[in-house]
Amino acid sequence: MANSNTLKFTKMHGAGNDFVVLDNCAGQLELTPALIKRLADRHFGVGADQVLVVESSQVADFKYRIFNADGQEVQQCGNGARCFAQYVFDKGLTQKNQIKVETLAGIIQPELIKHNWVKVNMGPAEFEPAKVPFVSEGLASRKVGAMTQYKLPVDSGADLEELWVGVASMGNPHVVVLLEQPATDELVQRLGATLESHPRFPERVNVGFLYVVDRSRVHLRVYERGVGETLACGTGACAAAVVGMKMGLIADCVDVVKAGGTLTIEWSGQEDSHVLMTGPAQTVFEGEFHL
Ligand SMILES: N[C@@H](CCC[C@H](N)C(=O)O)C(=O)O
Repeated sequence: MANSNTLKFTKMHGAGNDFVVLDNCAGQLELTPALIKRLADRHFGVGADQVLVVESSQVADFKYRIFNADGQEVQQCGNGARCFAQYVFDKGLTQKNQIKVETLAGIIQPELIKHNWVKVNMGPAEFEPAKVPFVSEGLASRKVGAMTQYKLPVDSGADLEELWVGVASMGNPHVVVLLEQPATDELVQRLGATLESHPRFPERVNVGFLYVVDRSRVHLRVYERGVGETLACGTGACAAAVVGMKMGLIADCVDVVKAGGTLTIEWSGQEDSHVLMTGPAQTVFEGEFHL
């Protein structure tokens, strides 16, 4: 807090997924959905996909809170986790280059590999529909490799389509649509918006469109819950990679190429093993927001 009428913030991005980062270690900020929406607004505010908040924690080095641009608090954000680690280090809030961070989805462990480059132990992925959450009852399903896909009826305008999808949780919910060619803008907007609020996903969902180039490289576009399409989604990259790995389509270390940059995702394939995500974390500018 700069004074009672202004709020100090840092603008950051991870592969083009952009953030307003706030320090609330003193616990004095009143974070209402209206304030989050104003900060995130690209015309009347600073502009961001998510607002990230640093708080103190009883169980880890820091607590990390994440708000989508629509004002809703959510469980996890992968690109934000890398920026969070770079932020607390740059601000002198820690001297450690490896920290434990409490989130609504559990503890994650970011590590600064070098300046502006962070690896995060994101914890395990979950595939059980109830953990996503996803209501799978009554849907046709099939196994592709070790991955279960579900046949989802999708009403996105004139036609009722049926899509085979995979679901995964990285603490937050993801649905992954495998494509035979790179996704078009029309597909991402139409299917993204429809799937994000599909009644089978009671908490709404992040929608990933995955195109496999080869076993070590995939293209991904993500229509994020509470935001729309972003230039990159870290948890989306983790979810799409583990789904592709379980399907046997890609290797255990893969470059996930998004419009804003590339993230490397590693996973051993054991269901309880942790997903590792490596990529950039960049400060853009510092500012004061007038309340
Ligand atoms: N951009 C993020 C994900 C942010 C949260 C997501 N939109 C949700 O609602 O779960 C990332 O990098 O993971």
